[in-house]
Amino acid sequence: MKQDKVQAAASQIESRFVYQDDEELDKGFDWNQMKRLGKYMRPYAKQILPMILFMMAVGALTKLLNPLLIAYAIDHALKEGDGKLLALCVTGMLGLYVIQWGANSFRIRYTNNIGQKVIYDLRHDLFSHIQQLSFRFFDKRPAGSILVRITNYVNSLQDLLTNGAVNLMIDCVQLAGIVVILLFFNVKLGMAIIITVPIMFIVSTKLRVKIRRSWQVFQTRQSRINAHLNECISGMKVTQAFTQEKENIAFFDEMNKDHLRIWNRAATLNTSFNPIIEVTGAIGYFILFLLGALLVQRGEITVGVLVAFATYIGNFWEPINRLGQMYSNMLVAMASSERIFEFIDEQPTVAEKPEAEVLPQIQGRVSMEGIQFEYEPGRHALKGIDLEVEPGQSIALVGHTGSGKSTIINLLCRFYDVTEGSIKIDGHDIRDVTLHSLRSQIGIVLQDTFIFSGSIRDNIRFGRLNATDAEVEAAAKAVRAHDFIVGLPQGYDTEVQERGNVLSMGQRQLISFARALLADPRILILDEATASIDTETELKIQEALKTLLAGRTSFMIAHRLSTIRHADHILVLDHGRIVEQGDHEALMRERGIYHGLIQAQYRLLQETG
Ligand SMILES: Nc1ncnc2c1ncn2[C@@H]1O[C@H](COP(=O)(O)OP(=O)(O)OP(=O)(O)O)[C@@H](O)[C@H]1O
Repeated sequence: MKQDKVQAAASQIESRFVYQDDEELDKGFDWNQMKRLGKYMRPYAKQILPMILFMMAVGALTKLLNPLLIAYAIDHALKEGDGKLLALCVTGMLGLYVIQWGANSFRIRYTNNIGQKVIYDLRHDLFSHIQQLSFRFFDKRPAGSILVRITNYVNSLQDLLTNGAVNLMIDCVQLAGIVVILLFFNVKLGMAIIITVPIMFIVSTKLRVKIRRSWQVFQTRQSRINAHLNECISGMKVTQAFTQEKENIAFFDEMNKDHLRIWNRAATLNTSFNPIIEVTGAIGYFILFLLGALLVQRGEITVGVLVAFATYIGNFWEPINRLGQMYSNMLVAMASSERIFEFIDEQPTVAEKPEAEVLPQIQGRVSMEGIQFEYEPGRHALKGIDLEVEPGQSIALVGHTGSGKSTIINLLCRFYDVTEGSIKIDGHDIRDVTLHSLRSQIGIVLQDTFIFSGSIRDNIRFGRLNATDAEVEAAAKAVRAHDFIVGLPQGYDTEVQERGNVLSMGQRQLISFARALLADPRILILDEATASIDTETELKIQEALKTLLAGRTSFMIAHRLSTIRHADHILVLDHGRIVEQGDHEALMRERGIYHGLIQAQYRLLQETG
């Protein structure tokens, strides 16, 4: 009964956690992708080509000569009982093996090295490109899917770009060499054996594709488990607060069972590979010895040649097997590179004009004229905003949730381009200036203050990377953050983790103020934190704000009464329109939306004491 309950809960919860597996990971062969990948290898072609030629020579020498030596030793040294000649042949064989071993080790190191450089270049391009992409791109994609492309997909090209390409050429030359030698020795026996090659190749390739697919399914299950774990750990507080632990365990158990089942299937297929390939290989030997013995009897070939043939067959399977593996890797690489290039081809929706000028040092005058904006076609987030802001003025944006406050700020920083109308700073249309010169003159303090892993000092210095320690401390002092920082175990050198878990909300805000002050922008944007903070911190933040805002044009999405009241100009937004504006007193007299919002805040303050 209890089990049934848990099962029912698990199926309910299943509809709550929805994990989208990344797109299918199998693609047909595509020359265009190969060409684009080839471009990444081109800079290294000069380095790698002589090595390939050298390896081909060594490969041919060792792989092709060894069986010939065996045949010679059997047909001459053994037959004639010539010990010296036999010793010479054996030494020769040994020498060839040593050369082969040395050359292989060298090649693996060399190709890995170059392959890693290619991977480095690709990852660099991808990451640099993603840095340029506009917010619209990130709106549509979960961070996980971007991460997978930079790490997993690029890694999956590794095999192809390192040993794969070189092996392919070496294997092809070796196979061709063996075919020529076999046909040269005996056309009939040679042909009979060559016929088995396609069988071997098809079986090996088909089987590998099957095995690979089953591992891919396994990987998607693994990613699901990871995604679920990630979500559960981040949301642990909510889970425990709503006592959902049992349901979570039941859901995880289902996932875990599925994971095990898929692993079993993949592992079974995997272990069947070698026996099946051996059986296919045995067909080749069967033909060889059946037909070979007949030809030896008839005197058409010697025993030495028969043994040499057997060795060549052995040498045959290795490259064919590798080619099968290579083909399978190539299909994965096709799918991965398609995803990677899809990102690289993605153009920023907020593009810089080729003739964009550098925005000169600004005073901070902002004008918005008839701004309309939609995130998605047909859904207006802003419906005609007109605004004139003088340098040094502080503007508070207030309004119900979803009224368009953040959107105004997103447009001012040009994270998105307006659908209609224009935004000018000191008379320059922000679409006509370079993004760097625009954004570097606007400072932003977000509600969800982002603290990077590193020291407190580094986190403040993020505002201006070349700031001296003294400047960092002066900024911290100005925003009243110094006192709590020196109280930390290592003061300014205290290491904080990503998102700043060791710091309180108020402390994080003060650090972000110091960061913004250090950057010293003429325009400052502030998305105020909504969380209630104790009166002492609130006072500190108000004082810090005064310092921060002095002499700057500022836009604040304001939630606190104290902040709103002190603003020079208050804009009340509703459904993407400015419905009321003026200073606090004037708006209170109007008794409109603003009055309602302030009354609600007073009531809340009174109720919460
Ligand atoms: N990235 C986005 N993609 C699509 N629609 C969006 C996006 N961001 C906001 N919107 C929509 O645009 C409208 C305005 O949103 P905006 O974030 O500007 O509101 P807001 O006033 O800042 O709200 P809040 O006070 O809750 O932060 C809302 O209807 C919202 O659903």
